[in-house]
Amino acid sequence: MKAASALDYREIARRRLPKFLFEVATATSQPLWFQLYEIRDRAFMRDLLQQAREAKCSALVFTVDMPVPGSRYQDYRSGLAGAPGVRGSLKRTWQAMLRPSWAWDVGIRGRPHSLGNVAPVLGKNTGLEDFFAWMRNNFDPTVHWRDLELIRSEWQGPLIIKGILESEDAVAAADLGADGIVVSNHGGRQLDGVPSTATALPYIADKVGHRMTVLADSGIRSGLDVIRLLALGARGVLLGRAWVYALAANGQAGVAHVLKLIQAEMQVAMALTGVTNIPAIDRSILFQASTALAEKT
Ligand SMILES: Cc1cc2nc3c(=O)[nH]c(=O)nc-3n(C[C@H](O)[C@H](O)[C@H](O)COP(=O)(O)O)c2cc1C
Repeated sequence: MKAASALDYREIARRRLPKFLFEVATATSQPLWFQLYEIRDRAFMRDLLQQAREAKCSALVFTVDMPVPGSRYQDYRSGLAGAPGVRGSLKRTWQAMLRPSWAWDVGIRGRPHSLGNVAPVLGKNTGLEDFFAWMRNNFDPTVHWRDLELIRSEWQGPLIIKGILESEDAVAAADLGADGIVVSNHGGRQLDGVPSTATALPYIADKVGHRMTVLADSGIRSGLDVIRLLALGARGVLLGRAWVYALAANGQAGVAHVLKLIQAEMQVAMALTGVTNIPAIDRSILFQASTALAEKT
């Protein structure tokens, strides 16, 4: 297994990142957010922040819940990881052959292939295990508030800290001068047994909702899920796999379709809970449901 060094990382950034950033920046008229993890090589992190500034990214999302990758057995079962080399390649090729429209849309016409910007640098047969090894070598597992202070001082634009599940951490993020947080358990991909976002969110929103923008993600699959998290105190939500599944199933049209579905489901949920605009969504709509049930029984 080839482990990537910090030098590989710089090489990735030099060769690939500006191109990807430029492509995305020119393809969208929407605000562009730049996501960063804690990386051991601080000079490299500064380079990335500089590139984000040059691409006119409007906000920095600094993710704190992946100092090390979680134990992702599903990735092994699915064949995404665990069988490197010829066996793994054959398995993945076979899976792609069974899904011809995905193979054409994403595998051939789409990008990034395999592990995107990482794969060309690490070598052709890059599997998830190489990627995890690369993360272990380059991600800094000692994420600490003083590192976030450094980030805050280096990035003058809006700073959003992603991966908060405890109200104490949310308060520390507000004290640090972060503009927002994402209450998230990384889609349940990091540590089994952590609370759901819906469980953690109300406590966090009560503590810091008046000081910063509280966003939330993880497990949102429908418009009703969006409404639930807004009611529990999120100002907005982020979708992870919902749109990725749609992309894999039917490309751009699939993503547009899933967003329309979510919008329609939100409208239904709002109509049925008696709210006519997003700011009016609060916990009372959840209480109405439970009160109505309680009255009936
Ligand atoms: C394949 C995959 C890759 C991800 N990569 C990142 C990442 O690079 N940075 C990050 O902050 N979160 C990453 N996440 C987590 C998402 O940003 C998000 O928190 C999570 O997917 C939300 O849960 P959901 O997928 O159930 O909506 C990733 C999630 C998935 C499924």
